[in-house]
Amino acid sequence: MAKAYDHLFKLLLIGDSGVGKTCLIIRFAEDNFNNTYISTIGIDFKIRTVDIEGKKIKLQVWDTAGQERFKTITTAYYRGAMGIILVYDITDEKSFENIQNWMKSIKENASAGVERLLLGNKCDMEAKRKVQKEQADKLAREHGIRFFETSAKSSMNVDEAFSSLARDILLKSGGRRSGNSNKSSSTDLKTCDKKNTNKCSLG
Ligand SMILES: Nc1nc2c(ncn2[C@@H]2O[C@H](COP(=O)(O)OP(=O)(O)OP(=O)(O)O)[C@@H](O)[C@H]2O)c(=O)[nH]1
Repeated sequence: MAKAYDHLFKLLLIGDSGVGKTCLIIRFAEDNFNNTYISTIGIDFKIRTVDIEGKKIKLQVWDTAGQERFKTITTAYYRGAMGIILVYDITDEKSFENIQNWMKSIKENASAGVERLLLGNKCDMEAKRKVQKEQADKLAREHGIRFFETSAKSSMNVDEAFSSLARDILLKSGGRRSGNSNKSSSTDLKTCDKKNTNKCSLG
């Protein structure tokens, strides 16, 4: 039987409430978008397998609640992540200012070698833009990380962003096998019940 995947990478999305973390994951894993806003309770994940450099990479993408009251639960998941995506909303200046706090939170809670990526989401809303691309470019350069402007609504740069992070993790791991092949189908899509989030774990 052909093996389902070569590597398993665990990714985590963080950022203020309402910046579009859940929508980015739904766009990436299901190629779907919904305008309705249901704030994430605690933590949730979805899976998609992608081909990178001839390898099948299974991405387990964890969605965290942006609300402060879930901080204790969500920071507990940082340690198991190989890549962390920091998301702000280009129409919300405060969400961009808070990226510094989210960076600090990574420093305090994540593994030392974790790969990071900065995303400015909702770039379809150009007329309401408050954060200039140059500001975010500068911040990303200061932290030595990649930066994309994305739109979960239009799909702009969503696949590119996730693939670029996966590629960086793959290169960093030197192609070492991580994760157990044959365990799950590459088309497998799992999601935890938003109301039943305690069942999920990032091992
Ligand atoms: N125009 C536009 N709206 C978006 C985009 N992404 C998300 N939204 C909207 O922004 C709102 C919040 O999106 P969510 O994905 O739930 O935000 P979140 O960051 O997961 O929020 P929390 O779960 O509270 O942390 C929803 O109404 C979405 O429809 C985007 O790319 N463009």
